[in-house]
Amino acid sequence: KEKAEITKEQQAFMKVIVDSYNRHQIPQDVTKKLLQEQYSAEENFILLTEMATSQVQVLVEFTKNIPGFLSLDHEDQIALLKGSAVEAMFLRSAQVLSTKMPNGHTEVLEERIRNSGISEEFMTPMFNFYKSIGKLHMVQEEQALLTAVTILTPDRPFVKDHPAVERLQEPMLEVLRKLCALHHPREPQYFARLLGRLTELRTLNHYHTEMLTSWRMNDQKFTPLLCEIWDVQ
Ligand SMILES: Cc1cccc(C)c1Nc1c(-c2c(F)cccc2F)nc2cccc(C)n12
Repeated sequence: KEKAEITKEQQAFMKVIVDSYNRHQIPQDVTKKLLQEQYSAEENFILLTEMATSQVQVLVEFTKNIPGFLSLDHEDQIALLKGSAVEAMFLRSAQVLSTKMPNGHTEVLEERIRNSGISEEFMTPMFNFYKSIGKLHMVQEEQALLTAVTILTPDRPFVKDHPAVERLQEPMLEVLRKLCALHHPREPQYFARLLGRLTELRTLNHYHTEMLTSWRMNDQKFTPLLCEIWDVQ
């Protein structure tokens, strides 16, 4: 019985992460612009770049609030952020597209993404992922913890102290497992399906790198923060 119960300290631990996840939302002015600006591919790309930049800022703030993260080796902190940024952003935008946005916003955002100079070969896997996340109907605690688990993935490139990252990720996975049992009692495999999304996320890293390259080829401009997090010159 005690295996399934979420303990008091797990409740407190989870509250820190969920509050931080909910506190750090995409600024209103960015989402407001989504409805106002016109629909040219150029304008859409500029809006999406602004949105991506604020998503990275939100990601950095959320990551800093993950218990124990700031006590990791500083270079490992950077390696974890750079290694997980795309996956965390796909998760965040999947959640924004499948739940968060007031109605009408979602269709507008989807329309702008579809008409922003991204080639079909990246559009399909991206929207398949958004659909697969939508189908899970994650509660916000699961979204927050899944994002934290993604950031604390020990086997990112250039991470030196793997065990230190594992020690932070393990308690998150344990709480996430209990949450899934609690919120999806009739789906014993729900936790496994959730972790399966992390595998699908890894494939999106590759598509994202290709998207960056094709945008660069069309001389599309990024912001300094996006150049920094993805080592774009
Ligand atoms: C904000 C947004 C939302 C959904 C889809 C897309 C294409 C974007 N925009 C970008 C993303 C990106 C992301 F922010 C979240 C998910 C997947 C992503 F491809 N990455 C980058 C990198 C340089 C420029 C942009 C415009 N960009």
